[in-house]
Amino acid sequence: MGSENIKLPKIDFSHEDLKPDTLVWHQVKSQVHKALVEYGCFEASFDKIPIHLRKSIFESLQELFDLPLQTKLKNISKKPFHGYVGQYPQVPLYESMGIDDANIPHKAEKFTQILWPQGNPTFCNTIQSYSEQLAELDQTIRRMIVESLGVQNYMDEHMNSTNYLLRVMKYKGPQSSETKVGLNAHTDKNIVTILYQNEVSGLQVLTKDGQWINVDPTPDTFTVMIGDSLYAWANGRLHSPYHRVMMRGNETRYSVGLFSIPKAGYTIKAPEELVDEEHSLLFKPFDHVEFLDFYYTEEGQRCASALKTYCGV
Ligand SMILES: O=C(O)CCC(=O)C(=O)O
Ligand SMILES: [Fe+2]
Repeated sequence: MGSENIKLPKIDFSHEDLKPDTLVWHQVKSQVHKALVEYGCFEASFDKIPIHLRKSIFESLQELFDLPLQTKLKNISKKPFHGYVGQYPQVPLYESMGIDDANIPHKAEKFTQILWPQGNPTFCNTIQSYSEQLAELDQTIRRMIVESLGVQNYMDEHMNSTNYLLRVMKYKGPQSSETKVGLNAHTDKNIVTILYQNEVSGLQVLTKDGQWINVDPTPDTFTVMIGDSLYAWANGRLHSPYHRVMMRGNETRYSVGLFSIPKAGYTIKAPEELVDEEHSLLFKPFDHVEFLDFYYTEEGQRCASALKTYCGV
């Protein structure tokens, strides 16, 4: 199953002088670039998220998933995989909920109100502060990516082109020593994903040469990976990796992902500086929301690369 000997690169973002134009910034930036070219993924240590918040995020997840099914079903969304997902025969161990703009206080509040009409300030503050503080890591990484691609003149446009979705996930243990699929292999469709999990492992990432590696982060590490929209924007210069969740044993895995997602109406188009004779344009400009609509059709689910089928040149 997972290959024992390969490990994802680990990058430290905790340095207090990690500001643009410092020596440490340039050093970390080149590690980010190398990891994303090679794996599309790395582990990040980031101590700006305090220990108590790391603990309370899992308490909040448990509290949320312990709600009655009828309550959880109140979280509906027009966007696929943004509302409540559970009891899917294809992925019986998996349950998830999306919280749009969880970093924005009144949006976190609105979500909390749906599930707890009487209010739940602890839950609301936990998801909001977690998202807001982790968004800082997303932004640092994306600034480094834009610089390392040599397209700084697109910095503001790129940084302003996204919103955040916080997705919380629960995977039941399959109650057997046999390994079962928790979540099928897929590439993410967004810009950058930052995952954090409790002590129960299960995430695997596919290397470019076809080996599944186990990602076993510690409480101080986050798993960062890039999605197809950034892959397209970088005109294929960065890898967007397949990944999946495989479960065994009895323990419940909780994970939480902060997804930076292109805003509806924003056209994703590789900067012309990234298109040349050696790097011909891979994808026609596209709107992420329209691409997602295609991805969730039967055809979109069937094809090997939904992005290529949808807008490949
Ligand atoms: O639970 C995880 O660690 C992975 C979740 C994931 O890949 C996703 O939500 O796209
Ligand atoms: Fe994913």
